[in-house]
Amino acid sequence: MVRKEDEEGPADRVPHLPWMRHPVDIDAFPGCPVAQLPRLDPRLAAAVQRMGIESFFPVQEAAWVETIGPGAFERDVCINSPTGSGKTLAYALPIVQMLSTRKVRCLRALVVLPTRDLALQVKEVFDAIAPVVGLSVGSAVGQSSIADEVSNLVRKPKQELYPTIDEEYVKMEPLTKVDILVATPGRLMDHINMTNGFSLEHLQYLVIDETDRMLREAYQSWLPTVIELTHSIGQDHSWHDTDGKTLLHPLTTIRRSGVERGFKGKCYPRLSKIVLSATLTQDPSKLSQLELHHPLLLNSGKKRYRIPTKLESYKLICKSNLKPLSLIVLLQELQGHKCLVFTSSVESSHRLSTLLEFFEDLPFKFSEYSRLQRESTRRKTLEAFKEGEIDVLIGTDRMARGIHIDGLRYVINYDMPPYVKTYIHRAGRTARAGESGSCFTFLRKHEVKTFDKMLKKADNASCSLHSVPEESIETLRPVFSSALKKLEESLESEAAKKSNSGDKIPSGSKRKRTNQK
Ligand SMILES: Nc1ncnc2c1ncn2[C@@H]1O[C@H](COP(=O)(O)OP(=O)(O)OP(=O)(O)O)[C@@H](O)[C@H]1O
Repeated sequence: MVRKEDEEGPADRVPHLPWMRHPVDIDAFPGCPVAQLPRLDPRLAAAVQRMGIESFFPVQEAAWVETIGPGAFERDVCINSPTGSGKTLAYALPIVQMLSTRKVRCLRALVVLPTRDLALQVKEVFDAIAPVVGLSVGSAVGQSSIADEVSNLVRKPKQELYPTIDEEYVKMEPLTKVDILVATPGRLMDHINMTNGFSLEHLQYLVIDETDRMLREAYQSWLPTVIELTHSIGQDHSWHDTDGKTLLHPLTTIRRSGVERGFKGKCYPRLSKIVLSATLTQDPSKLSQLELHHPLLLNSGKKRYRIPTKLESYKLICKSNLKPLSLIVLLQELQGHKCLVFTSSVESSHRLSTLLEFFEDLPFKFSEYSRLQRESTRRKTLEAFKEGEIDVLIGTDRMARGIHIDGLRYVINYDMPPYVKTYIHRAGRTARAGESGSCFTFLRKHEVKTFDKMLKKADNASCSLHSVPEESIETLRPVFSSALKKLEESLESEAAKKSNSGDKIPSGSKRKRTNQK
């Protein structure tokens, strides 16, 4: 059963949680040239400029102002800002700057994301800035074997180097090889449960990106586990000198003292959290799982959701049986630009891409992208799409979250998105970082009203009607009937092969599905 995305409610509903009612307005920050961001470490400024960034976006300036300087990270930070607005650097930069003065290497920042592709994308951003201030970044995403990952993350204890040292010290010697870890929940839990020396003991920053999606899934209780493990920090971090006086262990991470109820006078480190999304939930019961400390909301736009300013939305009304033909005609129109096509299910994606294969001489290269495919196939497909070797990628909402593809101009909702949040994340693959882009949604007549109502929940969501020429559709009709017949035969033969081999992966998905121009 499809789980309801989240509470959506009316667009202008006043949030239940008082701290959500008066957010910091991200739009009040104009953005700022890199060289003018106050207190930015010059090494980081240079690294950011090497990334091709001249000016910081509003969300990056707002997050910086709220996290760096006096009172830095006093409060946990929640960021609700549109897709493609630059949220990754908005948290990466303050964290790297704050850790740039650390003396001992141990795991201090953990960033958790829902998928491997997304985690690797975020790691690239940290990789571009962290090494210049001597910080090391690791990943726990299941891209390599667990053994390889373990050897990249932790080292064996070097007790032989400390023959005379107190056993307590050896116990506290951090074994983690990285300062910052970007992880998916599954692999994170593997390391928490099984990797000797992997410890969250010194964690200072926890980032939860795509928060609403992360909160929808329990992922082996990763969140309560992380929170529990970081709660216990500092329970017994006291050391005693020869006179029995209490000292703090030199490796103890002190974040704050005395700011929280129950913490007064004690040097318990507090874990600072940053949570982000383009569609941040307002549901108190969901947010309570995060155990936020005096949360501060940074919000963009007046309504709960916001569509990027340079995104144009279009709807195409057509009959179900003509949808494939209308899609082909639209793709012909958009030819020459990268395009993502979203369907409602993996089966629907597979059906559609198989059908398109039976239309010869299509002037664009397309490929299926589905969780039923092997990981390696999917990775290659995504690479080919990024490199421009494939023009059109057909897939499901798996492609909708966070993924950034340079030069992606068009998104097509072949099936209507069920929720405004789904629309925002799908459409948000284009019109990123201030670029223009368009999103087309195919609708049946009876869906139009629901769709229009849904879009009203977002700022900047006007949607024009678009139509494709009837005569172009007519020219495709003769091929269509034979293509449909071949499709049914192909699917039947796949089903037969599958039941013979007990194979879960449709054979069609294993084939190289890229057609020729
Ligand atoms: N200040 C900047 N100037 C120019 N480009 C930038 C800047 N900051 C980020 N970018 C680029 O903008 C793109 C989108 O950034 P990012 O992926 O962080 O967006 P996002 O807000 O996290 O989007 P989503 O909600 O979809 O995950 C990236 O390609 C990034 O390199």
